[in-house]
Amino acid sequence: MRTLPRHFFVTGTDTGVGKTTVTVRLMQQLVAQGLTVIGMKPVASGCEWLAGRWQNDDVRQLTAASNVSAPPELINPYCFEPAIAPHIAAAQAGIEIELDVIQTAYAQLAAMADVVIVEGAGGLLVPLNSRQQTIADLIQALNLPALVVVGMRLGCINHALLTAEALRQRDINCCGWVANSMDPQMSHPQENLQTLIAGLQQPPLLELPFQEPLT
Ligand SMILES: Nc1ncnc2c1ncn2[C@@H]1O[C@H](COP(=O)(O)OP(=O)(O)OP(=O)(O)O)[C@@H](O)[C@H]1O
Ligand SMILES: C[C@H](N)[C@H](N)CCCCCC(=O)O
Ligand SMILES: [Mg+2]
Repeated sequence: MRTLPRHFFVTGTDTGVGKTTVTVRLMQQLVAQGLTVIGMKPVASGCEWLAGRWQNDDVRQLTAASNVSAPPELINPYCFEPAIAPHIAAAQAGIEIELDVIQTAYAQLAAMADVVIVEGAGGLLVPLNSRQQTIADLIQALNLPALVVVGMRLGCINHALLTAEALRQRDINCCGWVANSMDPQMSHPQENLQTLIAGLQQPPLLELPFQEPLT
């Protein structure tokens, strides 16, 4: 695998394309290399009340993969119960998501570990608040390069190229992309992969095969 930057942001072509799965996999590899690693999920929607606090499955997975313990409010400053677009969940809860709150939490985490990997919510242009700030604005506020997870399924070429174009327009450095095989029945996977390599102008950092769910 090519070298990754110390800290980076994981975005993707959509919600449910494997951002958490890929982030956990990368965290495990970095931990195995002897680095201290923290996973951050600044904005989570879809939480359950468990053991006296709101808990989100992505936050649980990233926390489990971290080898440095950090306060939950730094790992996940914003958590909303319904599994819906975060700006809608936040408005329902009467909360405005503030990028500077996330910046402050991130800076504290970055001081605690060699590597901090920050997972977005949904894709790059998902809105975060009433001021129309988006995940892309958050990446810029954190001054991080972006890793793009492409969920390999029909439609991903368009989504991947739009994501790459939106990153370029904002001068956000794309530090790589991951081809995540979500659909074992996908037709012409190799042709799709080659189209993505040509369009994104770089081979994937990682090709993650489809993994049968554990029964
Ligand atoms: N390579 C794979 N093989 C099989 N299943 C996968 C693979 N990658 C992801 N999945 C499954 O797809 C689902 C969505 O993956 P994941 O939660 O990582 O997506 P996400 O992009 O983080 O979603 P969100 O936008 O909700 O954060 C999960 O059930 C996960 O286990
Ligand atoms: C609930 C879900 N798993 C994510 N946390 C949020 C996805 C927001 C997607 C918004 C959109 O692009 O329409
Ligand atoms: Mg996720």
